[in-house]
This record gives sequence, structure tokens and C-alpha cells, in this order.
Amino acid sequence: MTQYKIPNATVKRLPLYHRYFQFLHDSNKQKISSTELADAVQVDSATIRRDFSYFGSLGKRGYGYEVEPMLEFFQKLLNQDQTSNVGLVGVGNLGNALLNYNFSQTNNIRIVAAFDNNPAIIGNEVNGVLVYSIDEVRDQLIKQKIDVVILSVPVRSAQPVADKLVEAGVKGILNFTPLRISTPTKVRVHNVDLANELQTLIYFLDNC
Ligand SMILES: NC(=O)c1ccc[n+]([C@@H]2O[C@H](COP(=O)([O-])OP(=O)(O)OC[C@H]3O[C@@H](n4cnc5c(N)ncnc54)[C@H](O)[C@@H]3O)[C@@H](O)[C@H]2O)c1
Repeated sequence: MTQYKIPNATVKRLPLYHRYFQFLHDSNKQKISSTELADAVQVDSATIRRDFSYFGSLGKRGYGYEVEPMLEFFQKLLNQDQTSNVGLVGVGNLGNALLNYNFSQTNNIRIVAAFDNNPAIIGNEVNGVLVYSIDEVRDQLIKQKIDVVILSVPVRSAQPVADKLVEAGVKGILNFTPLRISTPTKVRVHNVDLANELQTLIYFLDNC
């Protein structure tokens, strides 16, 4: 697949475009105008045009977008034509909720292995996913071709576990803990903070 140099803000909108073209495809729609697309995904058409321009000529001026080729394009771009195996460390409240959420229903993402250090949890299955000892993380990451790991351990364990993951060769960490973990630059970390999101939402409601 061609490597494109695109801004982060554009990259973050790609799953949104992909999901919408998938929806149109599932609804047997063959074409969509740029105005309709802008309304549906709530991104203005100039931004959409700029986003799409990084990938060459997607869509025709004054005609809109043909659903099937657009969907195929985004599927390839986002590796939706192959499944990504993901791991999860920390099978507590949040870990269980994430394991019980069926990611692969909307994306080709599958949590294939979970890890914990609590002997009472190790060996259990959650929604068909086996919980391994954290000591097995290196072997399992290699064996199951896992590049990305979700981190849902208590804050005190976040850095030591992140260090273990780095040693194990992880490429990306989706960090749910409030700690901003340190990793070498080659390992990409994305932080998810629901409290932050809620606070921002409430701020906007109160101030805008
Ligand atoms: N980002 C968010 O929006 C959000 C929301 C809720 C919770 N959190 C964070 O997620 C994390 C987990 O929260 P929770 O309520 O599920 O906690 P929890 O205590 O229920 O679960 C933590 C799990 O991690 C395991 N664990 C602890 N140390 C470990 C280690 N060294 N190796 C492997 N496993 C280990 C524990 O045995 C436990 O099963 C916390 O850091 C919390 O602050 C984030």
C-alpha cells in the first residue's frame, strides 16, 4: 500500500469516513454528493476535500463520491482487509468491559490475548479471550503477532507494564491509565481519558 504523508487531524477522521462509506454500502447506496457527505459526518466539505486530496483524486468535481470504490479505498488504507490482533493488559473493571465489547463487529480488530498478574484471573476466559500471566506477554506477542496492546492496569503498574511491553517488542499502546507513560519514540502511545472528554464537553456546554 502506498505510504501517504498526511496530517494527524486527517488521519483521525479516516475511520469516520470509512464507517460512513460502510454504512452507505450496507444501505445499498451507490453515490453520495459532497454536501450530503459533509452533513452526515459533520465535517465541512472544504475539509473533506482537503483530507481526500492527500490521496490523489478521490471523487469527481460536481459529481460526488461513488460508494463502492471509496469504501474499498478506505478499507485498504485502514488495513480493514486484514485483521489486526490486539492484546490487553489488566483484566479488571475496564479490561473486562473492553474484552466484552465486540470490536470486530465494526472493525477488523480482534483482542486475541489478555494478561494479568492476579493468579485468580490468570487462566480464565473472558468473552472467548484467554487471560495469560503477564510473564508470558513477550512469548504471546510474538506467537500471536500482536503489535498493539491496550493498557488498563492501575496507575502504579502502568510504567513497569509499559516497560515490559516495550521489551516484548510492542509497536503501539492504547493507554487508558491516567499516567503519561514513557516509551522509546518508535513506540506510539495514544492516551484515552474519558474524564477529560467529559470535562471538555461540560466546559463547552457551559461556555460556548
Ligand atoms: N481512560 C479512561 O477513561 C478510564 C476509565 C476507567 C478507568 N481507567 C483507568 O484504567 C485502569 C484500570 O481501571 P480498573 O477500574 O479496570 O482497575 P481494576 O483494579 O479493576 O483492574 C486492574 C487490573 O490490572 C491488573 N494488574 C495490576 N497490576 C498488574 C501488572 N503489573 N501486570 C498485569 N496486570 C496487572 C489487576 O490484577 C486488575 O485485574 C486504571 O488506571 C484507571 O485509572 C481509565
